[in-house]
Amino acid sequence: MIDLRFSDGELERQRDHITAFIRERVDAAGADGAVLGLSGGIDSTLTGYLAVEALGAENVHGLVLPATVSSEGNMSDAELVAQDLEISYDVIEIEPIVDVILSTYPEAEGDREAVGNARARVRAVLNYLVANHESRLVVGTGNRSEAAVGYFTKYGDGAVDCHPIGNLYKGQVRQLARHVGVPEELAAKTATAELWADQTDEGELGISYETLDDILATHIDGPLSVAATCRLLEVDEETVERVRGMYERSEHKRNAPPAPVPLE
Ligand SMILES: Nc1ncnc2c1ncn2[C@@H]1O[C@H](COP(=O)(O)OP(=O)(O)OC[C@H]2O[C@@H]([n+]3cccc(C(=O)O)c3)[C@H](O)[C@@H]2O)[C@@H](O)[C@H]1O
Ligand SMILES: Nc1ncnc2c1ncn2[C@@H]1O[C@H](COP(=O)(O)OP(=O)(O)OP(=O)(O)O)[C@@H](O)[C@H]1O
Ligand SMILES: [Mg+2]
Repeated sequence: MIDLRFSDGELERQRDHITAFIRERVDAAGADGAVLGLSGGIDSTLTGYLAVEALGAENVHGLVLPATVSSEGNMSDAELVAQDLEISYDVIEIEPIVDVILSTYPEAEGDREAVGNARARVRAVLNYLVANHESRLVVGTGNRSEAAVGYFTKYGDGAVDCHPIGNLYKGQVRQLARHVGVPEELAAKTATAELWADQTDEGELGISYETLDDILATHIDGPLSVAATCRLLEVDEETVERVRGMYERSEHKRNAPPAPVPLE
């Protein structure tokens, strides 16, 4: 294991850097603030806290978007975050929308992944409905760990205007959350996409965030070879190669869609 934790000084610098980034993005776009989806999870909770610090509560709009597979605990935590932050928010049930979509293409019914991703994309439609109507930017909540292995829905939760915490590994997200005052019950929560019942990030990815963050920092974002990473972290080659595979296969999600080069 390596120590990716920030010092207190670094935590304050990250906080200033990210809040300045949010302000700059909103100002540069001439927008009237931000909208973000609140899931009760740590990524959106931290991003909400930082957006309020950056823009003021009156300039942040939260959307709590329960599906039938959402846990009541997470949805009530999401509302509590909005209330604690004193931001305006709406609660919109998305399952009727998902049902209409499936009624037009019943072949996909029961396809857990396709329906789960459709839930994430319905949320994106609602985020942009509010962003268009209120001249806001959609603030993303993705972190570096998820982005690096493609653990997000393309044009779903990945459909955003900026990624304020996009350079932080998951462990660092938890650390910064505690630093800015997110309650411990939220900072310590198990990460879940809640696209289907009983889903957890670590269960689906087949690796703990602790190990994933270490491999990303050392090998994918860092300079060490597979062999050196295995020696340093005391993990097996198969695990490092698996992370490398997820990183390579998800490259298309991190880039703009390609077009053929222009003919000469
Ligand atoms: N090489 C390639 N070049 C260009 N495009 C490529 C491609 N390979 C697939 N594609 C396209 O990408 C699609 C697959 O990508 P996508 O639709 O995203 O689907 P996919 O990556 O299969 O699934 C999304 C994953 O992210 C997880 N997730 C989603 C949302 C939130 C969270 C969370 O942590 O909260 C996690 C979810 O549990 C699942 O494991 C394909 O159907 C195809 O259209
Ligand atoms: N029920 C929901 N209502 C509103 N937004 C949601 C909902 N579920 C997911 N989202 C949006 O999708 C994002 C991606 O989900 P993800 O699970 O990666 O983050 P999180 O829930 O904030 O944190 P964690 O990964 O620790 O669960 C959320 O941060 C949030 O913006
Ligand atoms: Mg979540």
